[in-house]
Amino acid sequence: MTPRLIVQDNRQQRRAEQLAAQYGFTLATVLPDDEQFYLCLDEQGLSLKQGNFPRTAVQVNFSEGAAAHRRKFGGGQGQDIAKAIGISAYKPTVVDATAGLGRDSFVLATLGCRVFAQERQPVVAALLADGLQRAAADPDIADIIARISLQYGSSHELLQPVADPAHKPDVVYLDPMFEHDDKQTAQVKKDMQAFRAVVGQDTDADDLLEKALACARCRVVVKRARKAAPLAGRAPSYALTGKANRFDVYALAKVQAL
Ligand SMILES: C[S@@+](CC[C@H](N)C(=O)[O-])C[C@H]1O[C@@H](n2cnc3c(N)ncnc32)[C@H](O)[C@@H]1O
Repeated sequence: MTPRLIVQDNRQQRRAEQLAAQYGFTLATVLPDDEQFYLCLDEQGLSLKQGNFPRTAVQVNFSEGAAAHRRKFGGGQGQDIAKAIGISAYKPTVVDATAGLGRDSFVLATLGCRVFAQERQPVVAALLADGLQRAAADPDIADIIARISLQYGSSHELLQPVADPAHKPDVVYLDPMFEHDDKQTAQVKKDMQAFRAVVGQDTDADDLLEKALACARCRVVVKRARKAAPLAGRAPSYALTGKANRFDVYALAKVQAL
């Protein structure tokens, strides 16, 4: 189910039409009271809202909140994700093949990586594109955002094996939606519930591992829930386990310049 896009302000009409054409949204000016999820475009940007919870909104914002806090206090190259990707003085190029709302892409770009962020879900891709566009106008982070390129489409198609190592990304990073039980769902904040309801589960994620391994030059990194089985049942070279997550590293070559 793709939520409809509501435009309450005529000045946003043109941009809304562009989004509708690019991502296949249906435009609406009024929604029935029982509409469960909808997209809203206003002067603050694009957000996903949940009908029953008017104050609940999912929006990509790299300038404030959690993203800004992590940029300033996140621990730099000491973070598990940085170690898993292999960031050092050499900043690897990364294909983030399950970009979502771009939080991990932003962390990696903050640490100096060039990131190609791939997202197939139209609502998520549109939210991310909108967040990147607004962030590019923020002088504090414009240089970070310039390192992120969004590719709208499925990484099943976008990840193509390349023979020439000079044209391979150093790292392919995967963070598919994993199964969530009821207990976990009750704890997830309302805004993330909206995200999960729209995206669902990535039941085809196992197939991505083989494609990622055929594409990367140095390593593939998979983010998993702490106790989840490895993707495709394939044991990694090693894992970095944190409080909530685990990074499974499939090493192919040392992460360094060619
Ligand atoms: C758990 S979220 C990723 C969160 C992300 N790492 C972040 O930091 O915001 C998984 C995302 O991957 C996307 N996805 C899953 N399989 C994909 C594929 N084959 N191609 C592109 N996107 C995919 C889903 O639509 C979803 O938005």
